[in-house]
Amino acid sequence: MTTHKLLLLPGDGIGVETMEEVKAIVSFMNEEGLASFETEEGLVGGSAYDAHGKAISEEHMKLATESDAVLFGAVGGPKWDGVPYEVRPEAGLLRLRKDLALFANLRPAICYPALAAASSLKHEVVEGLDILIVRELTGGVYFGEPKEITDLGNGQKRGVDTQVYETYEIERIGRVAFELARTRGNKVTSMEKRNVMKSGVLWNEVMTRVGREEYSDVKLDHMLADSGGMQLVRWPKQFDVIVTDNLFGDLLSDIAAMLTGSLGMLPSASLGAPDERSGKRKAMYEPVHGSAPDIAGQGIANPIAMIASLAMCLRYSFGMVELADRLEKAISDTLNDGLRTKDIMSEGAREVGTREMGAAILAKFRG
Ligand SMILES: NC(=O)c1ccc[n+]([C@@H]2O[C@H](COP(=O)([O-])OP(=O)(O)OC[C@H]3O[C@@H](n4cnc5c(N)ncnc54)[C@H](O)[C@@H]3O)[C@@H](O)[C@H]2O)c1
Ligand SMILES: CC(C)[C@H](C(=O)O)[C@@H](O)C(=O)O
Ligand SMILES: [Mg+2]
Repeated sequence: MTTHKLLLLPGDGIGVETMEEVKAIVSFMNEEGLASFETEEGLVGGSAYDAHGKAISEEHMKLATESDAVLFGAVGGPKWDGVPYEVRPEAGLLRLRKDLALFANLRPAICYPALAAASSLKHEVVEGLDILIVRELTGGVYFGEPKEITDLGNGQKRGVDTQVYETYEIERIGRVAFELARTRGNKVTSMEKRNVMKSGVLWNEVMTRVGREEYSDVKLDHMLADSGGMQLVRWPKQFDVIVTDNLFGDLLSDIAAMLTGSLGMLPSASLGAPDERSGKRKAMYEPVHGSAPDIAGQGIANPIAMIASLAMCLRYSFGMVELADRLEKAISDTLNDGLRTKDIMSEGAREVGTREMGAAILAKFRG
């Protein structure tokens, strides 16, 4: 059996609490001989800043580069509000994404049947919901230059962020979206703001060409990202795969999370391009949510997004499809049993904490 190197970066706040549940599942897979993982743990975010004044150390960047996959918890929190921008906790996450060239961020929004039944949204809106947001992750306004605050000398300052996309960046994220659509509902909706942004005009033009020339079997629609957000809330089932830029993808995925019940339900996979020789991709798996300072330390965070991110890791990095299916089914079965963390609690269900939810999922996974 091949041994895979996993780097665990719990980070801050509930990242630490939810990663504990993932560690238990990884240990179980090792002990049972279901898989062979060699794990190392590192610091990122505020905890790394506290330890050595940087949001991620060179040593941990090296470990991330050398590992087969990274599991990332969450970073940030008010404790680090005053730290310089360059070393703020979020800088560690952005550096990992950029330096590992993880340009494709897959954010599936799936409404589990047990949560659909109890949703405060109309049942027909969320029942059976299964959409995938493909977010470009290494370009756009997150990384474009210039990015600065300049003093204008008259008591005024100017804050500048720059949205930049080049053809190749749009082509490669487009291809990821089209390929994935072929395995699902065969439909891609591309979202930008070509009515305001030049990068949106280019995005639309390139997506249209890639669709026409390489994926004429896949249906392609275009939507302006603002009305796309509205449509996502109004009737999300019209979508199969949504492909969009870094910033719109960030916003749209938090919106989509609430269709599934909670931000605590949404996992993600951040993937690089396959290596030309080995075919292996660099990859990091991270819940969509943050460090949730408002509930950190209370043992009540929902670990499902983190555990489902491990399932994505098994599926996308290691081709362990059966184990990934089994873990996702364990999540679904646990919800069917009526267990709920506070964020997804509803009448008649049993409220549990992070540990109990993690343990229940592991018990189902054990079988
Ligand atoms: N990937 C990441 O590391 C990441 C992602 C988003 C935000 N952040 C950072 O996290 C910090 C807090 O940001 P925020 O409050 O805007 O967003 P957040 O995602 O941390 O929390 C938003 C809300 O959702 C709830 N929530 C989130 N995850 C949950 C879970 N697993 N279980 C139960 N409830 C959950 C929180 O309690 C909060 O009310 C900021 O510093 C931000 O930059 C980090
Ligand atoms: C923490 C932050 C840098 C990050 C982002 O904006 O990409 C987060 O919101 C996310 O959704 O992963
Ligand atoms: Mg976000």
